[in-house]
Amino acid sequence: MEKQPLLQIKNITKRFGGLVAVSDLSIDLEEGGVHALIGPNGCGKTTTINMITGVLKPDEGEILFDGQPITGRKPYQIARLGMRRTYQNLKLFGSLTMLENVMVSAHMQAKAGVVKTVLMPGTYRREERELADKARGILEFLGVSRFQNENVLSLPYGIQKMTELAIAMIADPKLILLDEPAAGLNPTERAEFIEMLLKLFDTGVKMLIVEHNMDVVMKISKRISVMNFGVKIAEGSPGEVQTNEDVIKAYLGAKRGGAQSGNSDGQ
Ligand SMILES: Nc1ncnc2c1ncn2[C@@H]1O[C@H](COP(=O)(O)OP(=O)(O)OP(=O)(O)O)[C@@H](O)[C@H]1O
Repeated sequence: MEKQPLLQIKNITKRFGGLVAVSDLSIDLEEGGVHALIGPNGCGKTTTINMITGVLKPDEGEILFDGQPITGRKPYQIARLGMRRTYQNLKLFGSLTMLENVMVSAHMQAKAGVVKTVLMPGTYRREERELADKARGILEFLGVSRFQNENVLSLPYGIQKMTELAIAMIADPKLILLDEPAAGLNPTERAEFIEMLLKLFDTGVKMLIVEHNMDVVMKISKRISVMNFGVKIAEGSPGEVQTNEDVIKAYLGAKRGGAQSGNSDGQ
Protein backbone atom coordinates (compact mmCIF):
# COMPACT_ATOMS: atom_id res chain seq x y z
CA MET A 1 0.00 0.00 0.00
CA GLU A 2 1.26 3.47 -0.82
CA LYS A 3 2.40 5.45 2.22
CA GLN A 4 0.25 8.52 2.72
CA PRO A 5 1.81 11.93 3.29
CA LEU A 6 2.41 12.87 6.94
CA LEU A 7 0.47 16.09 6.44
CA GLN A 8 -2.33 16.50 3.92
CA ILE A 9 -3.91 19.88 3.41
CA LYS A 10 -7.02 19.50 1.32
CA ASN A 11 -8.72 22.49 -0.27
CA ILE A 12 -8.65 24.74 2.79
CA THR A 13 -10.10 28.24 2.69
CA LYS A 14 -10.03 30.94 5.37
CA ARG A 15 -11.90 34.22 5.19
CA PHE A 16 -11.60 37.24 7.46
CA GLY A 17 -14.79 39.18 6.73
CA GLY A 18 -14.66 39.92 3.01
CA LEU A 19 -10.98 39.04 2.67
CA VAL A 20 -10.07 35.56 1.47
CA ALA A 21 -6.74 35.04 3.26
CA VAL A 22 -6.29 31.45 2.03
CA SER A 23 -8.21 30.09 -0.93
CA ASP A 24 -8.71 26.42 -1.80
CA LEU A 25 -5.17 25.50 -0.75
CA SER A 26 -3.94 21.93 -1.04
CA ILE A 27 -0.47 20.74 -0.03
CA ASP A 28 0.89 17.26 0.62
CA LEU A 29 3.98 16.93 2.75
CA GLU A 30 5.90 14.28 0.86
CA GLU A 31 8.49 12.01 2.36
CA GLY A 32 12.16 12.73 1.95
CA GLY A 33 12.79 16.41 2.22
CA VAL A 34 12.10 19.68 3.96
CA HIS A 35 9.03 21.42 2.53
CA ALA A 36 8.96 25.21 2.37
CA LEU A 37 5.99 27.54 2.11
CA ILE A 38 6.94 30.89 0.65
CA GLY A 39 5.32 33.95 -0.88
CA PRO A 40 5.18 37.75 -0.62
CA ASN A 41 4.03 39.45 2.59
CA GLY A 42 0.36 38.96 3.36
CA CYS A 43 -0.06 35.99 0.98
CA GLY A 44 -1.50 33.74 3.69
CA LYS A 45 1.46 31.76 5.08
CA THR A 46 0.84 32.46 8.77
CA THR A 47 -2.89 31.89 8.36
CA THR A 48 -2.05 28.49 6.84
CA ILE A 49 0.31 27.58 9.71
CA ASN A 50 -2.37 28.68 12.17
CA MET A 51 -4.91 26.38 10.52
CA ILE A 52 -2.47 23.43 10.56
CA THR A 53 -1.72 23.92 14.26
CA GLY A 54 -5.36 24.44 15.28
CA VAL A 55 -5.11 28.14 16.15
CA LEU A 56 -7.59 28.89 13.37
CA LYS A 57 -10.31 26.68 11.93
CA PRO A 58 -10.62 26.59 8.14
CA ASP A 59 -13.98 27.72 6.76
CA GLU A 60 -13.73 24.97 4.20
CA GLY A 61 -11.52 21.98 3.54
CA GLU A 62 -9.78 19.39 5.62
CA ILE A 63 -6.37 18.75 7.17
CA LEU A 64 -5.04 15.28 7.93
CA PHE A 65 -2.00 14.61 10.11
CA ASP A 66 -0.54 11.13 10.16
CA GLY A 67 -3.76 9.89 8.59
CA GLN A 68 -6.06 11.50 11.20
CA PRO A 69 -8.40 14.39 10.51
CA ILE A 70 -7.28 17.34 12.69
CA THR A 71 -9.50 20.08 11.27
CA GLY A 72 -11.08 21.99 14.12
CA ARG A 73 -9.06 20.25 16.85
CA LYS A 74 -7.46 22.35 19.60
CA PRO A 75 -3.73 23.21 19.37
CA TYR A 76 -2.84 21.03 22.40
CA GLN A 77 -4.71 18.06 20.87
CA ILE A 78 -2.79 18.44 17.62
CA ALA A 79 0.50 18.89 19.51
CA ARG A 80 -0.16 15.59 21.30
CA LEU A 81 -0.33 13.81 17.96
CA GLY A 82 3.30 14.78 17.38
CA MET A 83 3.37 18.25 15.85
CA ARG A 84 5.47 21.11 17.22
CA ARG A 85 5.91 24.69 16.12
CA THR A 86 8.57 27.33 16.53
CA TYR A 87 7.57 30.98 16.43
CA GLN A 88 8.74 34.04 14.52
CA ASN A 89 9.18 35.82 17.86
CA LEU A 90 10.91 33.72 20.47
CA LYS A 91 8.81 32.50 23.38
CA LEU A 92 11.42 31.77 26.06
CA PHE A 93 11.36 32.17 29.83
CA GLY A 94 13.71 35.09 30.36
CA SER A 95 14.58 34.35 33.97
CA LEU A 96 15.63 30.75 33.31
CA THR A 97 18.75 29.11 31.90
CA MET A 98 18.82 27.41 28.53
CA LEU A 99 18.53 23.94 30.11
CA GLU A 100 15.71 25.06 32.42
CA ASN A 101 13.78 26.41 29.44
CA VAL A 102 13.94 23.04 27.72
CA MET A 103 13.07 21.23 30.97
CA VAL A 104 10.09 23.46 31.78
CA SER A 105 8.65 22.93 28.34
CA ALA A 106 9.19 19.18 28.64
CA HIS A 107 7.46 19.21 32.03
CA MET A 108 4.35 20.63 30.46
CA GLN A 109 4.01 17.33 28.63
CA ALA A 110 5.73 14.96 31.10
CA LYS A 111 3.86 12.01 32.55
CA ALA A 112 4.60 12.95 36.15
CA GLY A 113 1.61 14.78 37.62
CA VAL A 114 0.93 15.98 41.15
CA VAL A 115 -0.29 12.56 42.29
CA LYS A 116 2.86 10.86 41.13
CA THR A 117 5.05 13.56 42.66
CA VAL A 118 3.47 13.07 46.08
CA LEU A 119 2.72 9.34 46.11
CA MET A 120 5.64 8.05 44.04
CA PRO A 121 8.51 10.47 44.64
CA GLY A 122 11.08 7.88 43.52
CA THR A 123 9.42 7.45 40.14
CA TYR A 124 9.09 11.20 39.78
CA ARG A 125 12.78 11.76 40.54
CA ARG A 126 13.81 9.08 38.05
CA GLU A 127 11.65 10.64 35.32
CA GLU A 128 13.10 14.04 36.18
CA ARG A 129 16.64 12.69 35.78
CA GLU A 130 15.78 11.03 32.48
CA LEU A 131 14.27 14.25 31.21
CA ALA A 132 17.35 16.26 32.18
CA ASP A 133 19.58 13.71 30.41
CA LYS A 134 17.40 13.90 27.33
CA ALA A 135 17.45 17.72 27.34
CA ARG A 136 21.24 17.74 27.69
CA GLY A 137 21.51 15.22 24.85
CA ILE A 138 19.47 17.45 22.56
CA LEU A 139 21.53 20.54 23.44
CA GLU A 140 24.63 18.48 22.72
CA PHE A 141 23.18 17.41 19.35
CA LEU A 142 22.56 21.06 18.51
CA GLY A 143 26.12 21.94 19.52
CA VAL A 144 25.07 24.42 22.22
CA SER A 145 25.41 22.41 25.43
CA ARG A 146 28.22 24.64 26.68
CA PHE A 147 25.60 27.37 27.17
CA GLN A 148 23.11 25.19 29.07
CA ASN A 149 23.54 26.91 32.44
CA GLU A 150 23.56 30.47 31.11
CA ASN A 151 20.54 32.70 31.43
CA VAL A 152 18.82 32.25 28.09
CA LEU A 153 18.36 35.95 27.37
CA SER A 154 22.05 36.66 27.93
CA LEU A 155 22.89 34.41 24.97
CA PRO A 156 23.37 35.49 21.32
CA TYR A 157 20.17 35.45 19.30
CA GLY A 158 21.27 32.46 17.20
CA ILE A 159 21.78 30.41 20.37
CA GLN A 160 18.35 31.46 21.67
CA LYS A 161 16.89 30.18 18.40
CA MET A 162 18.65 26.85 18.97
CA THR A 163 17.02 26.73 22.40
CA GLU A 164 13.64 27.09 20.75
CA LEU A 165 14.51 24.25 18.42
CA ALA A 166 15.55 22.12 21.41
CA ILE A 167 12.18 22.85 23.03
CA ALA A 168 10.43 21.60 19.90
CA MET A 169 12.66 18.51 19.76
CA ILE A 170 12.22 17.37 23.38
CA ALA A 171 8.71 16.20 22.52
CA ASP A 172 10.04 13.79 19.85
CA PRO A 173 7.72 15.30 17.26
CA LYS A 174 6.96 13.73 13.89
CA LEU A 175 6.63 17.17 12.33
CA ILE A 176 8.10 20.57 13.22
CA LEU A 177 6.63 23.72 11.69
CA LEU A 178 9.23 26.46 11.60
CA ASP A 179 7.88 29.97 11.26
CA GLU A 180 10.68 32.15 9.87
CA PRO A 181 13.47 30.40 11.75
CA ALA A 182 16.24 32.45 10.13
CA ALA A 183 14.72 35.88 10.82
CA GLY A 184 17.14 38.07 12.75
CA LEU A 185 20.13 35.76 12.27
CA ASN A 186 23.41 37.04 10.85
CA PRO A 187 24.90 35.17 7.85
CA THR A 188 27.16 32.98 10.03
CA GLU A 189 24.30 32.05 12.36
CA ARG A 190 22.10 31.43 9.35
CA ALA A 191 24.62 29.00 7.82
CA GLU A 192 24.90 27.18 11.17
CA PHE A 193 21.14 27.02 11.46
CA ILE A 194 20.74 25.55 7.97
CA GLU A 195 23.30 22.88 8.80
CA MET A 196 21.49 22.08 12.02
CA LEU A 197 18.10 21.77 10.33
CA LEU A 198 19.55 19.41 7.74
CA LYS A 199 21.15 17.35 10.52
CA LEU A 200 17.81 17.29 12.32
CA PHE A 201 16.05 16.19 9.16
CA ASP A 202 18.51 13.29 8.89
CA THR A 203 17.19 12.00 12.22
CA GLY A 204 13.78 11.49 10.60
CA VAL A 205 11.91 14.61 11.76
CA LYS A 206 9.85 16.13 8.97
CA MET A 207 9.78 19.90 8.62
CA LEU A 208 7.53 22.49 7.07
CA ILE A 209 9.28 25.82 6.99
CA VAL A 210 7.92 29.32 6.33
CA GLU A 211 10.88 31.50 5.51
CA HIS A 212 11.69 34.80 3.84
CA ASN A 213 15.40 34.26 3.37
CA MET A 214 15.72 32.72 -0.05
CA ASP A 215 19.23 31.42 0.59
CA VAL A 216 17.85 29.35 3.46
CA VAL A 217 14.83 28.16 1.47
CA MET A 218 16.85 27.16 -1.58
CA LYS A 219 19.53 25.34 0.43
CA ILE A 220 17.26 23.46 2.77
CA SER A 221 14.13 22.60 0.79
CA LYS A 222 13.42 19.60 -1.33
CA ARG A 223 10.04 20.96 -2.30
CA ILE A 224 8.58 24.46 -2.24
CA SER A 225 4.96 25.66 -2.37
CA VAL A 226 4.53 29.28 -3.39
CA MET A 227 1.50 31.35 -2.41
CA ASN A 228 0.27 34.70 -3.63
CA PHE A 229 -2.92 36.42 -2.49
CA GLY A 230 -4.03 33.27 -0.64
CA VAL A 231 -3.66 31.01 -3.66
CA LYS A 232 -0.98 28.41 -4.37
CA ILE A 233 0.61 29.58 -7.61
CA ALA A 234 3.45 27.08 -7.91
CA GLU A 235 4.98 23.99 -6.37
CA GLY A 236 8.12 22.04 -7.11
CA SER A 237 11.84 21.75 -6.54
CA PRO A 238 13.88 24.91 -5.76
CA GLY A 239 15.07 24.96 -9.39
CA GLU A 240 11.51 24.68 -10.72
CA VAL A 241 10.01 27.46 -8.60
CA GLN A 242 12.97 29.79 -9.15
CA THR A 243 12.34 29.75 -12.88
CA ASN A 244 8.53 29.75 -12.69
CA GLU A 245 7.12 32.84 -14.40
CA ASP A 246 4.18 33.25 -12.01
CA VAL A 247 6.57 33.16 -9.05
CA ILE A 248 8.90 35.71 -10.59
CA LYS A 249 5.92 37.97 -11.37
CA ALA A 250 4.51 37.62 -7.85
CA TYR A 251 7.79 38.66 -6.24
CA LEU A 252 8.45 41.46 -8.71
CA GLY A 253 4.85 42.67 -8.33
CA ALA A 254 5.25 42.76 -4.58
CA LYS A 255 8.41 44.83 -4.96
CA ARG A 256 6.83 47.28 -7.39
CA GLY A 257 3.79 47.55 -5.17
CA GLY A 258 6.05 48.71 -2.37
CA ALA A 259 5.57 45.60 -0.25
CA GLN A 260 8.63 43.71 0.84
CA SER A 261 9.16 40.68 -1.33
CA GLY A 262 10.85 38.99 1.54
CA ASN A 263 13.87 37.85 -0.43
CA SER A 264 15.73 41.11 -0.09
CA ASP A 265 18.31 39.85 2.36
CA GLY A 266 18.55 36.42 0.94
CA GLN A 267 19.56 36.81 -2.64
N1 LIG B 1 -7.00 37.92 12.23
C1 LIG B 1 -7.08 38.52 11.06
N2 LIG B 1 -8.12 39.36 10.79
C2 LIG B 1 -8.21 39.97 9.58
N3 LIG B 1 -7.33 39.81 8.58
C3 LIG B 1 -6.28 39.00 8.79
C4 LIG B 1 -6.10 38.33 10.03
N4 LIG B 1 -4.96 37.56 9.96
C5 LIG B 1 -4.47 37.78 8.72
N5 LIG B 1 -5.24 38.63 8.02
C6 LIG B 1 -5.04 39.07 6.63
O1 LIG B 1 -4.96 37.87 5.86
C7 LIG B 1 -3.97 38.01 4.83
C8 LIG B 1 -2.94 36.91 5.00
O2 LIG B 1 -2.17 37.20 6.17
P1 LIG B 1 -1.01 36.25 6.70
O3 LIG B 1 -0.51 36.84 7.98
O4 LIG B 1 -1.45 34.86 6.70
O5 LIG B 1 0.09 36.45 5.56
P2 LIG B 1 1.64 36.04 5.57
O6 LIG B 1 1.92 35.45 4.24
O7 LIG B 1 1.94 35.22 6.76
O8 LIG B 1 2.35 37.45 5.71
P3 LIG B 1 3.82 37.80 6.30
O9 LIG B 1 4.80 37.28 5.31
O10 LIG B 1 3.80 39.30 6.33
O11 LIG B 1 3.94 37.18 7.66
C9 LIG B 1 -3.41 39.42 4.97
O12 LIG B 1 -4.10 40.25 4.07
C10 LIG B 1 -3.73 39.79 6.40
O13 LIG B 1 -3.88 41.18 6.54
